Amino acid sequence: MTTTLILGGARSGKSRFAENLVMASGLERHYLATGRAWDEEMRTRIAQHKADRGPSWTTHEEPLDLVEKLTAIDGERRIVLIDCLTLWVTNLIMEERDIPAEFTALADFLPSARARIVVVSNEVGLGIVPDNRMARDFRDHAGRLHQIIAAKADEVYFIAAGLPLKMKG
Ligand SMILES: Nc1nc2c(ncn2[C@@H]2O[C@H](COP(=O)(O)OP(=O)(O)OP(=O)(O)O)[C@@H](O)[C@H]2O)c(=O)[nH]1
Repeated sequence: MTTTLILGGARSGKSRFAENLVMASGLERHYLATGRAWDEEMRTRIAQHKADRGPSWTTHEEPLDLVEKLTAIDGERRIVLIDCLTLWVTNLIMEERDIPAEFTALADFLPSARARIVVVSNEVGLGIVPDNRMARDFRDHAGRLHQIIAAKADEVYFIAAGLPLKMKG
């Protein structure tokens, strides 16, 4: 099935755009969140997102083992929205996972998926060079991952100010 990558900045409208793609697909809707609710503000935001999606979606939460979870969800007539890759990268860094191996596993999974996959990620590489090492490493990992996934994706969009720019497909 097809893979769509959707990139954009914070509050660019990328998640809304991705959700609309899912709603229009007519497939069984699955939401795979990589974010963790680390404080009250995030808990409130997540609860609001869940309420906004409504009961037609099945929600899965997996901060680290993305490919394992995708393999479990995968199936015909399904669509999986992964939101988002940059939070996954953050979690991999924090847990000191083998990042190139994790990226390769995801890139290898996508072309074989039976479900349609929509991947959302933050484009974090456009600002000035961060002054700390960890932020620079994070930005570099995210940029590399986006290139790897974009190469495998059938469609790629960049979202800014709520507007999509189709870059591939
Ligand atoms: N754990 C968990 N996280 C969720 C759930 N629903 C949404 N999220 C998280 O909420 C994040 C998106 O929400 P926001 O932070 O409000 O949006 P944003 O990505 O900054 O802005 P947009 O570009 O407009 O999408 C996603 O990255 C998800 O990880 C859920 O059901 N569970």
